[in-house]
Amino acid sequence: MSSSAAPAASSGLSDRQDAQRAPGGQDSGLGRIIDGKALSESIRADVARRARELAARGVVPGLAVVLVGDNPASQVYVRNKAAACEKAGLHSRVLRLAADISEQALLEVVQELNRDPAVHGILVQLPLPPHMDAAKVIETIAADKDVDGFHVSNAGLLMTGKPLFRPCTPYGIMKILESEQVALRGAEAVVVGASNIVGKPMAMLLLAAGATVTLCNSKTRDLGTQTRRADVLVVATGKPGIVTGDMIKPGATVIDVGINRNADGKLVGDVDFESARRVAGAITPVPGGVGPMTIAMLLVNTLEAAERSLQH
Ligand SMILES: Nc1nc(=O)c2c([nH]1)NC[C@@H]1CN(c3ccc(C(=O)N[C@@H](CCC(=O)O)C(=O)O)cc3)C=[N+]21
Repeated sequence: MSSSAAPAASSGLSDRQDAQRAPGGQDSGLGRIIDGKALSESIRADVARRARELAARGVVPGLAVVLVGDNPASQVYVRNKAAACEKAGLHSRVLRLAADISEQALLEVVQELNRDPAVHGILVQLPLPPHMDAAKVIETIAADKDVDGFHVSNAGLLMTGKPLFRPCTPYGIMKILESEQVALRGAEAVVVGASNIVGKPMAMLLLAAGATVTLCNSKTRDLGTQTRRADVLVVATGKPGIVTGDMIKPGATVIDVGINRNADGKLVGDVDFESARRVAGAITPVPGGVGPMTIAMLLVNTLEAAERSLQH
């Protein structure tokens, strides 16, 4: 698609599109790449500052990450989360449990963490081995330590408009939209993927911000008809290439939540980046987009859990 197909006037983003014109005043015809890594770093610096204030009052925010089994992708994520904590002055503890641990034993580990005053946030890394009921494990986490925001109480609080913890990925996406100054009141937002951990809470946060939200799922008839209406398009399906440039409204802000490894081992999102970038006003890359923000918001949630612990 050529740049003339994306007139600034129809995008509602004319100021920002001006900002992306290449030197010499010529429109590059490519959407801006949103730097989630840079934004995550500024949020983490802010967490570090607030963590120092808390430490001065005698509280070191603590996150416990429970990892069951040896899924290699999970190992990497857990290591990244622990490193991010240390860097921000948060204490982190990783509990590595054997893949064949019983569900009961895992529940007891979680209950122990619930009682531990040095632990302000608990994250049980998903997916869990198939012999475990993930919902039951999540419901065992104390709701006020559920920094993932996955507990039914936290889902309910979010849905009724008084969230305690917002799930980290959708929360990070809201921070991206805020930093990009994307107007959400009255905007058309389309979310592709209706999972409990991304799509559904994303829809709730966008709705609370005043957007008109369409939530699509794997049964959606003619996905392109839905996505082409979107001023803000969030794609979280785990299906690489499910959204292509022809399915995007010119000038739209496109948020790609997918993390897929393709045949040659490269990380790719759910959005076909090259074709999408020719149409979108702005787009998140994979890697370097939503992923780093997810970790930053986990630190924010943990810090705020620790701050709240001082209030009672
Ligand atoms: N209870 C629970 N909570 C989670 O939040 C959770 C989980 N389970 N299970 C797995 C997923 C996945 N996840 C990611 C976080 C950051 C990146 C991230 O920072 N990605 C980098 C690239 C990392 C790489 O190179 O592999 C990026 O997109 O730039 C990726 C994935 C959190 N998850």
